Amino acid sequence: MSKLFLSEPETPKTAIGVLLLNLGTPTAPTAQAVRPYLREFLSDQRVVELPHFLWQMILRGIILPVRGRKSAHAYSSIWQDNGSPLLIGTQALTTALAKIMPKGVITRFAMTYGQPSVANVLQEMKQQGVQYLLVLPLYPQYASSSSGAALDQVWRVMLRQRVQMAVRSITSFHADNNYIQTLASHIQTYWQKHGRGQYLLLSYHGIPQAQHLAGDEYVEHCTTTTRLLVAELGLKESEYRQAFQSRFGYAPWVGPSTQDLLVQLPQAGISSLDIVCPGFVTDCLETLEEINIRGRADFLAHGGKQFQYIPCLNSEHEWVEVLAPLIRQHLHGWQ
Ligand SMILES: C=CC1=C(C)c2cc3[nH]c(cc4nc(cc5[nH]c(cc1n2)c(C)c5CCC(=O)O)C(CCC(=O)O)=C4C)c(C)c3C=C
Ligand SMILES: [Fe+2]
Ligand SMILES: [Fe+2]
Repeated sequence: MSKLFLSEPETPKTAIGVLLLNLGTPTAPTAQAVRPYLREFLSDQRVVELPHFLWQMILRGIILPVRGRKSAHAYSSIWQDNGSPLLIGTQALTTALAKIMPKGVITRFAMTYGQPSVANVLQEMKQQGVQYLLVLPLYPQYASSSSGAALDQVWRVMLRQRVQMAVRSITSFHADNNYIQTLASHIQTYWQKHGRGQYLLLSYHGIPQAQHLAGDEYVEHCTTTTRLLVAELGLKESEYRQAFQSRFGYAPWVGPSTQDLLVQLPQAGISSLDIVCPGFVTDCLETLEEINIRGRADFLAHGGKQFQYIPCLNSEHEWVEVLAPLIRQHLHGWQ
C-alpha cells in the first residue's frame, strides 16, 4: 500500500470530534527532557522566522545548551507530583468538557509540540469514526506563533488523509461574552477573598514586534480583551495597564514589557499590585514561575509592598462554562 496516505479504518465514518489544542510541555523538569521540547518548539518557523540553516546553527550551538539548563531549573520550581501544570490543566479541562458534550461527540486534546501529538490523536479519532472535526486551540487571542502553529499540525495531517475529515476551527475567542464575564467574575471573587491592590496589571505573552508589524492580529485581540474586561470590572484608566511578558531573544518584542513595569510601578507610587494573565487558559511556566516567582521578587525588590497573582481560570468548571457554549455554537448543523 502507498505510504503517501494514512490508512483508512473500516468503521463507519459518522462521528463528530472536538479536538482541543495546547502548546506542549517537557516530559520532566530536566535539561535532557527540556532540550528536545525546546528544539521542536523553537524550530517551528511560525515561532522563529529566521532562515532555517542559520537559525538551526544558533539554536543547537547556543540556545539549547544554555536555555535547556535554565528552563529545566525554572520548570522544577513549578513541577507537580503528577507532572507539568500545563499538561495536568489541559487533561482536566478535556475530561470535564467530554462529560457534558452531546452524546456521540468525541472530545480529545493534543499538543502542538511533544505528546500527545496531533497526528497520533487524529489517527485515533479517525479509528473511532470521526468524520466531522471541530478544532479549538486553547488560546483566547490568535497569534500566528500559538494558534496558527497549532492549527498547522491539523492541516499537516489532513494532507495525508485519503478521506479527509470535514474540519472547522475556532481561531480565537478573545471577545467572547462568556470568556469576558467568567474572567471578570473570577477576578472579583479573588478580590472579595483576598482584598484588592491599588492597580491591576493585565499581562499577556508577548510576540516579536516584527510579527506584529507584519499583520499578526494578536496585539489587537489582547487590547480588545483588556477593553472588554476592564469595562466589565468597572476600572478607570488610572487603575490598570496592559503589558506583555516572556520576551525571548534580542529582537524587539511588543510592549510595554511586564518585567519593566514591575520594576517601574513602585517608583510611580504603586506599592500594592494585582496581576492577572488573561491570555493563558491554564497556569503554566510563564505564569507560575515567570510572574508569580520572578515577577513577584522583582516587584518587591524595587519597593513594592504587596504583590497578588490572580491565578488563571484553571478550574474546569469555569472553563466548561466558557467553552461548552462556544463549541456547541460551532457544531451547529453537524448534530
Ligand atoms: C499564550 C500564547 C503564546 C504565544 C503567543 C507564544 C509565543 C511565543 N513563545 C515563545 C517562546 C517560548 N514560550 C515558552 C513557553 C510558553 N509559551 C506559551 C504560550 C505562548 N507562546 C505557554 C503557555 C508556555 C508555557 C509552556 C509550559 O510548559 O508551561 C517557552 C519555553 C519556556 C522557556 O524556556 O522559557 C519559550 C522558549 C516565542 C519565541 C513566541 C513567539 C514568537
Ligand atoms: Fe475562579
Ligand atoms: Fe511562548
